[in-house]
Order: sequence, then structure tokens, then C-alpha cells
Amino acid sequence: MTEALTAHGLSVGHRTRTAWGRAVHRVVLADLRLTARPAELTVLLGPNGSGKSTLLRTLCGLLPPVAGTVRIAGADLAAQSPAALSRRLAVVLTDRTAPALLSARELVALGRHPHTGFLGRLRPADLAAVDRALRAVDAGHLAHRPATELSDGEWQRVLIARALAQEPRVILLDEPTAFLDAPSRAAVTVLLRELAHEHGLTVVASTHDVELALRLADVVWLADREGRLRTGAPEDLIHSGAVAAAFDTEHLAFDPGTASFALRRPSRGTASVDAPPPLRPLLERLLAREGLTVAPGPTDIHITAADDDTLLLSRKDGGTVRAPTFEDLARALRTDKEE
Ligand SMILES: Nc1ncnc2c1ncn2[C@@H]1O[C@H](COP(=O)(O)OP(=O)(O)OP(=O)(O)O)[C@@H](O)[C@H]1O
Repeated sequence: MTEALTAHGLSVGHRTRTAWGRAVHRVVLADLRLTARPAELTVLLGPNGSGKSTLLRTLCGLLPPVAGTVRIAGADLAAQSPAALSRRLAVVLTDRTAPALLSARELVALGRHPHTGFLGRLRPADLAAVDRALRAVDAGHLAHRPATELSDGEWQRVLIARALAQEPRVILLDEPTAFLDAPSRAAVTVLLRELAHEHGLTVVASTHDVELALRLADVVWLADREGRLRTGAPEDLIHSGAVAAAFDTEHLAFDPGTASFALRRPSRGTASVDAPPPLRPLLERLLAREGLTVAPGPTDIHITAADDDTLLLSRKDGGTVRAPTFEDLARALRTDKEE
């Protein structure tokens, strides 16, 4: 069996109680058939409350399935001892609690627990695995820093290193890029892709960073608000309209052409633009924000990028305003609205 992580007939959810105190299962995602493959980065996407954490926690055994089975390399997760499971599967969750006074290296060394004996004594092979894990996430320089002093981005790398020190075949991560800035989000996602591609690991990570995931994931599992979960390459899900269906709202629309989100604003008029390529998309963004739809002329407003590096706003009624910056232009357009 080459598939590292599979789910068959899997329903996931939570045990709750009715108003009369009877225990019931609240199913979040039902009857799933999933495969996460080695050497692939699988990204779990979905709006708030669609069941990403519930699914990930079930896949790693923290929550029992409501129905169905989860297998790792063909072996039922439920039938494995915690020690055997932790040699195959590592989990990275979002919470930020570190045992006080541990250095980053000591924190990573906790990942060796499934491999050490009863006393938990680290042998040279264990220490080598810890250093390898720190190097793999480019965090060797953090080894001696107190874990509590790490920035969120550094912390995330160290947690991934702790998971790697377990030397698992499968890593599941719940929102590993939450709280990170854009460059760190990209760096961590690229790192996860490298761990899959270069080390042959099965990596499954959830995220809210849809655009980045659609660029870097090999496979996407997409949960929607109706309890469905679709799978495929990012392009399969963009092309089928599933991404737009899952995320489009009153204020935001997914554009399949650019695989990015655009603001949906009620249109209060039309505008045309005469500007060279670097300025044109910026002007179109600004106009969209101000509620103006770009159209071929004649339009209510015309913007020209003038030779003297200013922006010339011409109104249908003949009035013109010269704006030295985008800020001035936007303000002039808003003044129009107020008139
Ligand atoms: N302990 C719980 N008991 C009962 N219901 C729960 C519990 N935890 C989560 N839920 C419910 O399960 C559903 C899925 O929640 P989950 O946290 O899995 O979604 P998510 O996609 O991870 O959301 P987010 O993007 O907001 O983190 C939600 O309706 C949530 O209210």
C-alpha cells in the first residue's frame, strides 16, 4: 500500500448533548473518501466553521470518527498504540504553549519521545535527528534561544522541526501559517512543499491563505459551507467553480482568471483609463475600491497618466483635476461622490 493516509466512509463531527441531555453526534463532514499521498503537499481549505480542524483532528486520532476509518499505510489508525502511531504520524497544532525554560533545541528534542526508551534518554542518534530537523526548517540558529522568546514565525518553524524530529511518514498541520506575515506564510508553505517533495513525506496542512495554497499545493481538499468536500489539483477546483462557490461572499469575489479575490463594490458609475501597463492595474484597483466600473469610453470619468507624472481626472461635465498621487486621485473621486 503506497498511499500514506487514506479515509474511507469517514464522517467527522462532535459529540454534543440535546436540550434534554441526550448525547448526539453533530456531523460536520460526512462520507469522505480521501487519499493524501507521499511526496505531495495536500492543503485543506474552507471558510470558517467548514470543518477543517475537525477533519484534521480526526485524521490524527485526536477525535474519534463518527463513522468510517482512517488508515496510515493500510493500517487502521484506531488499532495502533499511541507510541506506534507517533512514529508514523506527527501533528502540529496552532496553540502556543511551551514548557517554561526550554530552549528551542530542547523543545524539538521532545519530538524524539516515541523513539527513546522508558527514561527518555537521548542517544547520539536522537541528538543528530534533532539537529537535522532544525537544519531542515532553517532554524539551526535558534537552537539555544528560549522557546518562549521566539517570534510567531520562528515558533512555527521550531514546531515543524519538532514534528520532523519524530521522523514520521505523515505530518498534519492545523493552520501553520496563522499569525505569520506574508513573507513568512510563503516561506513556511514553500518549506512544507519541500518536505513533501524532497523528503517524500505526506504533508496535509489547513490554511486560510487561499491564494498561496492555490499556487503551492499539489492537491487541495476544499470544504464548503454545505458540508461537502471536493478534492483535486488547484486548477481542477478553480476550473469547476468550486473555489468561487466556497468563498464568494457579498463583499468578495474569486476571479478564476487570476486565481485571486477581488472586492465586490456596488457600481456608482463608469470610468476609462489611459495609462501604461505598470499604472493601469493600480488605477483599476483604485477605481474598483471607489465603486467605478472600468469600461471602454464614453464614461462618466476618464483618467489619464500625464507626461509630468501626475494623474489627470476628467469628468463628463468637463471638469478636470490634476492629482500628483493615487491618494489625491482617490480623494478627488470621493469628493465627486459627495457632491
Ligand atoms: N468541541 C466542539 N463541540 C461541538 N461543535 C464543535 C466543536 N468544535 C467545533 N465545533 C463545530 O464544528 C464545526 C466545524 O468547526 P471547525 O473548528 O472544524 O471548523 P474550521 O473550518 O476549522 O473553522 P475555522 O476556519 O473557523 O478555524 C463548527 O460548526 C463548529 O461550531
